[in-house]
Amino acid sequence: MERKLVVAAAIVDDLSAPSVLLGARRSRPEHLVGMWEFPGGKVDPGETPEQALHRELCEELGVKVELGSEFVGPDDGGWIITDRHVMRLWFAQVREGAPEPLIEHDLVRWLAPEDWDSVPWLPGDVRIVEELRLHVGAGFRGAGT
Ligand SMILES: Nc1nc2c([nH]c(=O)n2[C@H]2C[C@H](O)[C@@H](COP(=O)(O)OP(=O)(O)OP(=O)(O)O)O2)c(=O)[nH]1
Repeated sequence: MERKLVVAAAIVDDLSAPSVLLGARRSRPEHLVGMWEFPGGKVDPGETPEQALHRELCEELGVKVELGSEFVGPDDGGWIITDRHVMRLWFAQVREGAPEPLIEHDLVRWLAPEDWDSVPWLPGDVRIVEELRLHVGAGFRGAGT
């Protein structure tokens, strides 16, 4: 079975010198409640992945973002996150608005690398967070384009 494409953002404070990452805590559906993730969602028919990501971030957090580079994964460039979904992830920086939990989340928080282990990530995101950690130097490297 073909996995559905999910697009999501590793939103950082500054694409050229990232120091914190925006985590978002799910408030629905029930089996995801309380787990942390990268905000985003499924690509609708007729949308490019980037269009879908801008739409989702606007709907979910009320922000406009600038996309940085893609954080390319090992599964054909994406990250298999569940039996039914594969995710592509982009770095992003907020350009308009302040992120707020509007529809899918009940909490968003800027997380420094030392905080990343203190929140329960969705199971599929755990290895992505670990890979992101390898990119942490003075900031994360490679977020900008
Ligand atoms: N957005 C997002 N979804 C993730 C992540 N990790 C992970 O396993 N998932 C899973 C949760 C869901 O089963 C699926 C994405 O579905 P979603 O509910 O966010 O997508 P959506 O907003 O378009 O959903 P829908 O209500 O329109 O069906 O991928 C992640 O970091 N971000």
